[in-house]
Amino acid sequence: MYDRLGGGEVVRSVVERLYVLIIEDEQLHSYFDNVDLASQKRHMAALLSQVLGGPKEYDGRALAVAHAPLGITAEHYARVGDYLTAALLVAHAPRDIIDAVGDVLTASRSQIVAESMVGAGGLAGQVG
Ligand code: HEM
Repeated sequence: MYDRLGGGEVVRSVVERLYVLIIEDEQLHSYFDNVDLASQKRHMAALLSQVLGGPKEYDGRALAVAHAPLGITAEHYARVGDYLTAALLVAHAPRDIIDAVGDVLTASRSQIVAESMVGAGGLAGQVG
């Protein structure tokens, strides 16, 4: 899938577009106020490459560790997922690749959405 999408260059352009969409979204941008976006984009590109069968270079934290303190809601998670799909569509990703990324997103949901981490109430009510 990685090569069919266009390799590292296209993966990086997808990630660039994803973060433009996220930072321009008034519901999402404040999550990233104190985040080093360059390193964030590098990590996301490395993770996406890996998911697509490209080089395995992701050296960031486990998704649950990175996201647990953030109290991410199901709605905000869905918005980010939609933006990733949109960024893939703009890059002319074929449907099977979009579906495969969607499956990975679904599988990682419980590591990212706060209320799904520790049951009802979740970390969202306990942190921040
Ligand atoms: C949809 C699936 C998602 C994936 C695959 C993903 C992936 C990642 C990755 C790879 C990192 C870097 C971890 C590191 O630097 O060690 C990260 C960090 C981060 N993510 Fe996500 N993320 C997702 C959803 C979200 C959502 C929905 C939000 C907020 C609405 C979010 C906000 C953040 C923030 C603020 C950080 C930086 C945390 C920090 O540096 O302390 N992420 N994410």
